[in-house]
Amino acid sequence: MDHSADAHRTDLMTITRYVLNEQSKHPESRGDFTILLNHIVLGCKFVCSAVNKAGLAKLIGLAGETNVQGEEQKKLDVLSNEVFVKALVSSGRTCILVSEEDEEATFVEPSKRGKYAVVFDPLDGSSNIDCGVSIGTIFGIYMMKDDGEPKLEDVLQPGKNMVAAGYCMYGSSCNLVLSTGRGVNGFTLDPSLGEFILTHPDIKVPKKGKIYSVNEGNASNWDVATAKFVEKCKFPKDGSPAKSLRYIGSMVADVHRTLLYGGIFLYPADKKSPNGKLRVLYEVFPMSFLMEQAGGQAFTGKERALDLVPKKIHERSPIFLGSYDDVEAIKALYAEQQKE
Ligand SMILES: O=P(O)(O)OC[C@H]1O[C@](O)(COP(=O)(O)O)[C@@H](O)[C@@H]1O
Ligand SMILES: [Mg+2]
Ligand SMILES: [Mg+2]
Repeated sequence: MDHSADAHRTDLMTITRYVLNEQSKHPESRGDFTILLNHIVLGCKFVCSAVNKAGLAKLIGLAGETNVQGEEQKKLDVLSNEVFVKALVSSGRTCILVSEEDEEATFVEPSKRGKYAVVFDPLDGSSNIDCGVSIGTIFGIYMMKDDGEPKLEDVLQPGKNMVAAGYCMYGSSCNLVLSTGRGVNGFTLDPSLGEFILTHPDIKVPKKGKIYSVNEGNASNWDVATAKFVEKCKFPKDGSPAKSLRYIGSMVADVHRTLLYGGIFLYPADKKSPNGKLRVLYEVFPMSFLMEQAGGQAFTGKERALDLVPKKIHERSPIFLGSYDDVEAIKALYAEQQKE
């Protein structure tokens, strides 16, 4: 067997190697974050494997379907939640978990406790599961300041206090995008190696983009600023070309494209949903953290998204994020609206 092709690949930057390199820059570090991240990565690989087989579920008895024996199988979002809760608790490095799928926060039992709180959306884009369109997992990590008993307030912190955030997109390839507060890096799962390899080092979102991304079905309920902004995307009056509309309906996929190609992703407030749809802790914050780390901006319609202080774990907020100049344009329209 010829191993030469594999041999020259051993110098690739795997995610484990990357995190160990980062760890070595902090001599005081005891490797807790590295262990936590390894467990998150394992969760992503598990979910990726389940997502890849989702279309076969009816035949071989997988998530979300009744199998050939007539047994009801767990839905993919429920399964993903269980995968991540188990992975995070067994890391021994977490004390509080907040998941979109669980009404209450999970307080890890003292014998398995560590200093990190993790907020996550185990499977984002659930309406896209059954048609095989890209979906993902989103996560954000806070570090506890002291060894005291963990409290809910420990996770009701502004997004700027996160020590890391990321997502894994289960798409035509499996991509894990991560920031530990020093830029953004993208890794692609090599299925034959079972390793995430650094494929998108130091991602920077273009300063201005050619794409806007929003559910235009809600347009009749938008406020004036959002409506004006979308109108300008379609019919710019400053001589710039009209922007293209791209909307997948999975935040992970829409944000991933925005990070790589530039432009803006919007989930605004509307008359029916005055706080928008997306959840502050595990959708808005991690994606805003990544966008700022990539040189873009994230805005709620009122303030910098990462300054928001959530009062409830499942709180929602409008969000506008993406290329610096595009978010600047919507900020100007909201400033105008506030004056009127
Ligand atoms: O269907 P809509 O209203 O456009 O909403 C799409 C948004 O809803 C979400 O699917 C919500 O996430 P979940 O699937 O985790 O509930 C986002 O991924 C996406 O941006
Ligand atoms: Mg979601
Ligand atoms: Mg979800």
